[in-house]
Amino acid sequence: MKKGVLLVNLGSPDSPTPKDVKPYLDEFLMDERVIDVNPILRNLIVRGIILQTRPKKSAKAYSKIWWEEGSPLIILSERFKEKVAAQLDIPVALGMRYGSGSIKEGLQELKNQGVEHVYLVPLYPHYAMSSYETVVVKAMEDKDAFFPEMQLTTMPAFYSNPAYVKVLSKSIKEHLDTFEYDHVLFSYHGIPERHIRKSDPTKFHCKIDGSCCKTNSVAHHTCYRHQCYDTTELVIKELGLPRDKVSSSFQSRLPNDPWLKPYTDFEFERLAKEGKTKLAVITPAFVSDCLETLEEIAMEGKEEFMEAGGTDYIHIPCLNDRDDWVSVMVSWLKEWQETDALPQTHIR
Ligand SMILES: C=CC1=C(C)c2cc3[nH]c(cc4nc(cc5[nH]c(cc1n2)c(C)c5CCC(=O)O)C(CCC(=O)O)=C4C)c(C)c3C=C
Ligand SMILES: [Fe+2]
Ligand SMILES: [Fe+2]
Repeated sequence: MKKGVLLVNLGSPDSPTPKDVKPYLDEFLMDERVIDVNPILRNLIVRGIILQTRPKKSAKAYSKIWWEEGSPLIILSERFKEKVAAQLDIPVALGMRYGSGSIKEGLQELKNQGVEHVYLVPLYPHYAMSSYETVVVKAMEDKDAFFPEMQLTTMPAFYSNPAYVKVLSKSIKEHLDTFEYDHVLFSYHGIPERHIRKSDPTKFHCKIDGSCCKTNSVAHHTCYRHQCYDTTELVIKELGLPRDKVSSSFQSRLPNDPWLKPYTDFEFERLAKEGKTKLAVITPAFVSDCLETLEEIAMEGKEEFMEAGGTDYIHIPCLNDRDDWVSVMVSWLKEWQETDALPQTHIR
């Protein structure tokens, strides 16, 4: 069977204008794995409330980070794909979960090149129903509906893979070597606490306070919180960082629900008030820089931290199209191409 690769990222609006942001947010937030309430209530919350005001606000934020070539997330994903494809002798395509350049188009591109067996790579290090899972489900739905003869294999979440941890650590070290820090904050994208309970196959393991994470459990395969803390822990070990100078937090949330804590914006204030005035922030839930890193962390976050009393602040970029990250991805893809093997994960 001829093999090929489909890399999938989240997607962006076509332009930073309310006209283009609205349909993008509509598709994103109407996803039952993102706003996970019954369809009538989802319609009311998303179309009746959020989309009445958010597109204008989001468009303003997008316009602050937009590049001449387009959305940073899209451009960086395309650059990554080009570099990966140049080192492989099987077809590689890119798809977005929401907005233009869809998963279906990516599958079609591979089909046109004769691909029969697709390796699906959700470009998220951690498993969450609103990120990794929705990509896998959508790819399976599109495959079944439009390309039923294709075979699909999915790459597991790679948050604890040794090669990934090494390259992430190296990228962090390069910045910490030139920045005298009091503290390093690992800020992950937030999710509602309810999503953790829903993704727990045992229905009783996850306690959302970390007390569960020391007991080995099948729940850790799908526990976003557990996996985020694992990434932080593995980087601490790899770099030998002082434990009292590192912590994890969760950014971006919508009102009304409890989301994973501690919240990043509250941490900015707490750390500054504690006299930790030199802060480095790393955002490992994203492999490509995007609105959430470039605007929320690099711009807004800096402002909030400085206003709270901080003096020095850096955002360490995502892995983007770094050559060492490309090499890691290529090594995983070659291994699958040659032996069908998937990258190692260490579930603890
Ligand atoms: C219920 C709402 C949301 C959940 C759950 C959620 C999870 C989640 N998101 C990402 C990655 C990204 N999210 C991005 C933007 C973004 N996210 C939400 C809402 C939820 N995300 C919204 C409304 C937006 C749009 C921006 C805004 O209006 O504020 C982005 C950036 C996209 C870009 O174009 O740059 C990314 C990437 C993950 C990994 C995740 C769960 C772990
Ligand atoms: Fe998000
Ligand atoms: Fe846990």
